[in-house]
Amino acid sequence: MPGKKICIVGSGNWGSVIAKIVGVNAHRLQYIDDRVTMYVYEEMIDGQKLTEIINTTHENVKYLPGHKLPPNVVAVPDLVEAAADADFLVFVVPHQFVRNLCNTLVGKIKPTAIAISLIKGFDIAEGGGIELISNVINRSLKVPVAVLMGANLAGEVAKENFCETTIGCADKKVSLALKEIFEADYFRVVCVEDVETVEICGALKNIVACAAGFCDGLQLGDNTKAAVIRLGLMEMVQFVKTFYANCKLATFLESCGVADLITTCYGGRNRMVSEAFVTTGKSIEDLEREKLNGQKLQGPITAHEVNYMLAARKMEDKFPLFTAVDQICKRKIEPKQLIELLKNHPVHQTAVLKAHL
Ligand SMILES: NC(=O)C1=CN([C@@H]2O[C@H](COP(=O)(O)OP(=O)(O)OC[C@H]3O[C@@H](n4cnc5c(N)ncnc54)[C@H](O)[C@@H]3O)[C@@H](O)[C@H]2O)C=CC1
Ligand SMILES: O=C(CO)COP(=O)(O)O
Repeated sequence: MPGKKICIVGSGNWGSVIAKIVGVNAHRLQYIDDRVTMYVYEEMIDGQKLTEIINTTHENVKYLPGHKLPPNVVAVPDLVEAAADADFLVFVVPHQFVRNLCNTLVGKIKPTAIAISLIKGFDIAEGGGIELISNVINRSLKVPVAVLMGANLAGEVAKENFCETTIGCADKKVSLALKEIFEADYFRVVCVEDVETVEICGALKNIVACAAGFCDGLQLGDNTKAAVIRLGLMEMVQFVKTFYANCKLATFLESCGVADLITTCYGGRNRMVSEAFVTTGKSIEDLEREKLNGQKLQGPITAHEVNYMLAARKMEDKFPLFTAVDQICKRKIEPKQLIELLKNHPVHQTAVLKAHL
């Protein structure tokens, strides 16, 4: 019987690391086809196509230099060709691009395919709301969508340093298959059924990482940064409790929750660029271009998406950190005002604190 086929939709920093892990597993697992396709958004590097470089050197020299991909990972510049036969579609692109990619794939994938989203962010929904990225994929492609999120800075996973991740999947049988596809001895997978909380944690922690970066830029020290991270965590919890009533708070203790919040607030790109935003006075867009070599920030856009929804519901005062990050990124307020806005945070009022617990 032919093996199940896997397509990685994305080839950025994290996409390339995941292609490495999945490629090794596809080669090892008998029921998975050895050939893993990786959709690459084509670009020229020193006069040569990135796909050609990847397929000859087995290295994504732009987004993951210094690490080899297994030779069974094949870079494909045509999305439909890469995804057409896939039984498993792994979505791992910056979240602002997913809607277009899904539109391209409508009617072009196997109806029995299973998707998994590694994408951290939201989409804006018409009429003042947000939509989960897993929902965007499910709505356009009509296939079930699991999620994988965790404390997984790509550069460290590429070096095979031990870490954990969380798969959120409602179907236990599918969970087991996904665990086999993604797990490595240095990359331990825990599966939970609470898909929404896993995904929401992954998106919201990027906003908190921007706040942590502003603190670093302002040189406010470790106590202030810890307070900011804690208040950000409380807003993440409050957000889930307010808008996704069936979510479980226990999921925050998985890798996708507190652990990802910590790693991103200390070692992530959102933190780094936010610090530079304060110290250089340059715009987020300029810093993204200057410092990330084509990689994309998710935090400032996610802050915009969340505040679009909070503003429509007149709930910005209940989420002062999320709101301040959006306003700072848009230069409506100064970074140093973040702390003033947090001094009367709702969780500092006892009655509200109880409601958070
Ligand atoms: N890098 C990391 O450490 C981690 C990232 N993630 C998440 O994974 C997702 C993907 O992140 P990365 O792989 O790091 O991407 P990245 O930040 O390296 O983004 C660059 C990728 O975007 C592609 N791209 C640029 N313009 C495009 C367009 N118009 N259409 C389609 N693709 C385009 C580039 O070709 C490149 O593959 C994000 O949601 C991120 O939050 C999750 C865990 C760790
Ligand atoms: O999601 C991440 C780590 O788990 C990466 O965060 P950054 O996008 O801030 O680098």
